[in-house]
Amino acid sequence: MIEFDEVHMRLGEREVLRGITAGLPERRVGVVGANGSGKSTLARLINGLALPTSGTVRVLGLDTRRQAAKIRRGVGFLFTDPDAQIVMPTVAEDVAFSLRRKGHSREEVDRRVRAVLDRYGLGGHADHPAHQLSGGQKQLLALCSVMVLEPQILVMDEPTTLLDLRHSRQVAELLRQMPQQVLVVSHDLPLLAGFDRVLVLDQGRIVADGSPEEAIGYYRKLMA
Ligand SMILES: Nc1ncnc2c1ncn2[C@@H]1O[C@H](COP(=O)(O)OP(=O)(O)OP(=O)(O)O)[C@@H](O)[C@H]1O
Repeated sequence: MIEFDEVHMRLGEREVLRGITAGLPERRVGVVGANGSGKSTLARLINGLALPTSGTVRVLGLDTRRQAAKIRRGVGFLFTDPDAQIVMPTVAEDVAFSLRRKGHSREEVDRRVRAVLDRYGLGGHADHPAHQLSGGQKQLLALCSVMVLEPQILVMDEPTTLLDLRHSRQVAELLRQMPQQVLVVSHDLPLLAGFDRVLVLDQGRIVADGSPEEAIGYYRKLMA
């Protein structure tokens, strides 16, 4: 469960979020809106990467202002730019990095890393230099590094921007299957079809909130 209560966010001179209130218990939540409407800022508030100027964000029943560290253990976050998330030289080492820090045995780490790379189509790339992957493969690697930690909630900011049609469909299918709650910020409207709820942001406010058909229909009119 993700809850925003009268959330305002000021960045520099700009009020980027202007009174966001929403309880989001649904399993698949999409967020759409024009460039600069505040979507990424909203996503970053969910795991305490950013704190609201006023108002409250509660995730898994915890206030991001007080318990960000605990929230971050339960919330996986996927950034738009996968390069920002690569920390180790090879694909397998990168996925293993966060698991090792959690104190798992070497065998357990290897088993889990192999399983997640196979699941997301990177099984044949385990020993490749991570920075030499294609953009789309890097995005899949970032997804592996997050999913291997088995987060309770997954927040994704533009997860399909760099992916070709086949890989976008693969990610869309994976999102449908994941047992976790997933909140996805995206301009990829087909990705959000079948979601439980879609929010439309405009100039820092929620201007539509409903089924993908309703919300995306509203968004299309807004952009016309
Ligand atoms: N650190 C910052 N300081 C000042 N303004 C910022 C900062 N970060 C973001 N902004 C501004 O906040 C507004 C909202 O940005 P945000 O990235 O949340 O929008 P977005 O809806 O995700 O856009 P896009 O679709 O282009 O990714 C933009 O006008 C942006 O310029």
